[in-house]
Amino acid sequence: MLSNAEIGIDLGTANILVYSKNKGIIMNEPSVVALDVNTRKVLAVGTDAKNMIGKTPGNIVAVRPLKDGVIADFDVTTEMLKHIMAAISKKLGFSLRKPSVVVCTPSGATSVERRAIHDAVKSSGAKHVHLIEEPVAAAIGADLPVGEPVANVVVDIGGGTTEVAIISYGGVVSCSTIRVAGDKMDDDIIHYIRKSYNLLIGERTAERIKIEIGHAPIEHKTMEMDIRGRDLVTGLPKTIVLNSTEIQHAIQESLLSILEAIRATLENCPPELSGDIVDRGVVLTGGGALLNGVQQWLSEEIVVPVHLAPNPLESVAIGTGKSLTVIHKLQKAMK
Ligand SMILES: Nc1ncnc2c1ncn2[C@@H]1O[C@H](COP(=O)(O)OP(=O)(O)OP(=O)(O)O)[C@@H](O)[C@H]1O
Repeated sequence: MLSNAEIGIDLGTANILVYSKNKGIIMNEPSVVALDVNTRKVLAVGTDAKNMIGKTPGNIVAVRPLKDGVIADFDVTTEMLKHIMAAISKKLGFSLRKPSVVVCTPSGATSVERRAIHDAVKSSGAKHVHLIEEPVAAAIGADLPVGEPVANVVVDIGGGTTEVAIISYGGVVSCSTIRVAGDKMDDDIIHYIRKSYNLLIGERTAERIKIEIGHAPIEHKTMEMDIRGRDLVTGLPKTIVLNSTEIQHAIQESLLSILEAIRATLENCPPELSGDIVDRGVVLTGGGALLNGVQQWLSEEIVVPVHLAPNPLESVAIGTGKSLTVIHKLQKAMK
């Protein structure tokens, strides 16, 4: 288990979660930072900063320093991590001095992108930084027997990336990462509403629409939702009524890309492990796994059982935190 000075961080595009020994998840905040553009001073981090998106005066911007699962703005990410470290020290009731940190990286990240994640965590005050691939962390967090020689298939649909991985005996046998996930669906919704209704909406509204009435491409009872935005013709605020069928069409292409990635990974699976997949199925994690109907749709498309992880939004963070012990055990087992 982790010692008190060891924490696991899921540095996600949409959310940052921190796991500590005994206490479990001790921090769960949106990966958003509010900055003063003139001084570059950080004004708020997390939920406070997210609430400012699209609502700030000219000298303040609310930015997301990670994009597609990797760091887009190194300095802002480091500042965000420093704030997070200070906040968790406060929460734990003792100063978290020079902790060892396990942090996840997308499996498709380049060595430069991995290095940037390592350095940002180190600059925020960590003594040792260990990197773990996100799907392996997700599988550990979903309590899959990653150390056994059986196929564990994880599909992690996050904000910036979807990762599909087949893990067996502690290692990734086959995997693919695509930069299509929850954020892309939000963009699809913004484009659809602009094109069909000449209405401009913000990304927070788009996310709300996706969560409330977004649906995987299967039959469902139609749901409706009132939406407010700015009319592009008159420039005035306007309300429209949207239904779930149109949102289903708007996000369909992104979902089909995710399905394609899953199929491609399963096709690369060694035949001995394919048998396991038929029996054991696939585990869905990440916030995107909570999209209405996605579990049923995927199981109909790939014709193997599809299970939802117990805490899809927290699996990666839990697995990241627990990974040190598992990694040590695996290394011992392989000696
Ligand atoms: N109930 C829901 N239905 C659909 N989507 C949801 C739901 N809840 C959260 N999401 C989406 O899940 C995404 C965030 O998931 P998660 O926190 O797993 O991503 P992340 O780890 O930050 O991103 P990444 O893994 O790409 O770095 C967001 O796009 C969010 O809109």
